[in-house]
Amino acid sequence: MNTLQIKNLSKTYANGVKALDNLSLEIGNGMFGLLGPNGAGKSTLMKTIAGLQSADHGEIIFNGENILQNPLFIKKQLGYLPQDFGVYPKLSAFQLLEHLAVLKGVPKNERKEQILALLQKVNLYEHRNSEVHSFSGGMRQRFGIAQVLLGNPQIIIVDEPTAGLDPEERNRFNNLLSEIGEQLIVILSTHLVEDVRSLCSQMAIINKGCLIASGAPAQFIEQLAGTIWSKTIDKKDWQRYADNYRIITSQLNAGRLNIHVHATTQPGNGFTAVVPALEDVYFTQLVNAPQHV
Ligand SMILES: Nc1ncnc2c1ncn2[C@@H]1O[C@H](COP(=O)(O)OP(=O)(O)OP(=O)(O)O)[C@@H](O)[C@H]1O
Repeated sequence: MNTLQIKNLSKTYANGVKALDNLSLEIGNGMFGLLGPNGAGKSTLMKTIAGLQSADHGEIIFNGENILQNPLFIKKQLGYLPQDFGVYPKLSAFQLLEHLAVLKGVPKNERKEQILALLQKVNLYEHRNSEVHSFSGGMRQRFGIAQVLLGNPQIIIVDEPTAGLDPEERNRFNNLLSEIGEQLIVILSTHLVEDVRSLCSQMAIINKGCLIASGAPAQFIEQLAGTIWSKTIDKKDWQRYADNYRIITSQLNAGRLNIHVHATTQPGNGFTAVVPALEDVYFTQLVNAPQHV
């Protein structure tokens, strides 16, 4: 069992932005979803875990080793797919993986076999001799997973992997992620709440560098049962409803607005109870979180 403990982690950038604010989190094997709005601090957290940047305070302990003091310890066991893994030299998929395998210290006698097996796994075997820069967005992300898995890492970090992919490629990519298995830590950062619902056994919500909530998606949903109410209203009435109810989400539907309201009892005429989705959990947590400056 791998363990990652993040203790009281803080980071303020040179421009004064506090990207991480005393954040603590424990992560074990399996898929862990990291949710938060733009600028919440997700990428900062992941880069710090990956040993790519320093923190001001706090500790990150991976399998008993303080990796802020010893970043090499995690680098050897880590696969990282950053948001902007976009610049490729003119090399074929096989050649580029070979180059990366050398950098990752994969022994020479294991390289070819491992690379071909990974290309099979991510469904790019037929394209092994094509140049990666000619790949579509979805193919690039699948290639990204192959490079992440080189050298049998114990922890994998993927930052917004399906941004910009069409629904079919997103599905394909998510199926691939879910096959990676429960024997290692997989941290998935995303804006797509339903991806966390379908893929992750544990999750955390962060905002303005602070941890708002962490736990199992199913448990969060259970806790909200009976408290989410839906109503379709005219757009012009939105402000009146916002003044009187705790609106969690508003979604356009055929020119009208479908609102979800959080309330422990029937909030009023025309509201019907709905089974909460993880999106309701996410927005309820964000709306109810203490406001940090
Ligand atoms: N190198 C940097 N220098 C200064 N400020 C930064 C730097 N990197 C990030 N920030 C700021 O720190 C905050 C957290 O950014 P971060 O990229 O970690 O958030 P995020 O949750 O990953 O956002 P997104 O979902 O938009 O990628 C933001 O306000 C961002 O503008």
